[in-house]
Amino acid sequence: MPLTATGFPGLYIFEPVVHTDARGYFFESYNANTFREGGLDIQFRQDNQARSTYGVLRGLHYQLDPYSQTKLIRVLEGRIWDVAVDIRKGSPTYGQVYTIELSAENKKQLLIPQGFAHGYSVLSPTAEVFYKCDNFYHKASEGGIRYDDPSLNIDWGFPLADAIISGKDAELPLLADCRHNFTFQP
Ligand SMILES: Cc1cn([C@H]2C[C@H](O)[C@@H](COP(=O)(O)OP(=O)(O)O[C@H]3O[C@@H](C)C(=O)[C@@H](O)[C@H]3O)O2)c(=O)[nH]c1=O
Repeated sequence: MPLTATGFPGLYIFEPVVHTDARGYFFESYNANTFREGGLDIQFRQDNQARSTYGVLRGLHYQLDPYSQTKLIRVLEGRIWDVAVDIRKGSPTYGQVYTIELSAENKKQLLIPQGFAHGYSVLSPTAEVFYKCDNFYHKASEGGIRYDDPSLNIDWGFPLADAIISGKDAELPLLADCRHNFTFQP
C-alpha cells in the first residue's frame, strides 16, 4: 500500500509506484481507488498550482467549516518543506507540527485532512507546487496562524531571515488567538 501513516490521525504520506523504462518513467499521480482501498474516500473538487522562488514561505492556512479542506500536496518542480499543524480540539496530536520534504525527485505527496493548518517553504531556486482540495476556495472562510508562533516553534527548513512572506501572512494571529471550531472525530 503506497499510503503510510504518520502518527497524526488522518495525515498520510502517499508514495506512488513509479514504472521506469527506457523512455523514462510513468506513475499514477492520483487514483481515487488507491485512496479508497486505504479507507480514504475523498471527493476532490479543486486543483491549485503555485510557483515560488527560494525563501518563499506560504502559510499557515486553513478554511473554516463548512469550507474546510482536505489537501493532497505534491511538487512538480523543485523542493519544498511542507508543514501541517493539527488544530482539531481533542486530537491526540493537537498543537503538534508535522514536517516533510516534498520534491519533484522524491515524488512524495502529503494528504492533510480537514482541521489542519498548512504551509510550506521553498528550498530550491524555484518550486512548482500542485495540490488537490476537497472543498472550494471561500475567501470569507480563510483563517491562518503566524508562521513564527513561538508556541509551535516551527522549523521551516531555512533561516527565517531568508523568508519571503505575504503581507497577509505576516499579520496572521497566533494559534492561541485563532477562532476556529475544528474538533477531532475519531
Ligand atoms: C487559495 C486561493 C487563492 N486564490 C487567490 C487569492 C489571491 O488573490 C491569490 C493568492 O492567494 P494566497 O495569497 O492566499 O495564496 P497562497 O498563500 O498560496 O495560499 C495557499 O497557501 C497554502 C499554504 C495552502 O495551504 C492553500 O490552501 C492556500 O491557502 O489567489 C484563489 O483565487 N483561489 C484559491 O483557492
